[in-house]
Amino acid sequence: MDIVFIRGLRVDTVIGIYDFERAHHQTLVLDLELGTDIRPAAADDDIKLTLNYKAITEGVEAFVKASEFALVETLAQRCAEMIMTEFAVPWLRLTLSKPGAMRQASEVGIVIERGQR
Ligand SMILES: Nc1nc2c(c(=O)[nH]1)N=C([C@H](O)[C@@H](O)CO)CN2
Repeated sequence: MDIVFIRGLRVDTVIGIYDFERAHHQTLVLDLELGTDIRPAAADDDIKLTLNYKAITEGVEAFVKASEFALVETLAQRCAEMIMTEFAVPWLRLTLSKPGAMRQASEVGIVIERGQR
């Protein structure tokens, strides 16, 4: 399987379990690995035959910006479902980091894998 990736996608949104977190936006950082077969696109040199990382970046950015979940788990799961459905992605790994959440750590967050390789 080949991978189209998006790294360091920064999005400001409402996220968090505490009241004080609901009152302002925090920055999240997403890394995505998206499974695909790049050979058809490479053979025809045709963007329509691959995962368009511009379209997916813009779709994920809009989805995360509009979300207001409490947990990073919920956001990651919903985001994965949206990407797989909207962009016909059979497998993905999504890393969701919340860099400002803990003063003791540079980043906290989760990694999920969904779908079949
Ligand atoms: N596993 C998780 N742990 C925590 C989360 C979360 O979303 N998933 N969230 C918080 C707070 O919102 C945190 O970001 C600020 O203290 C705590 N733990």
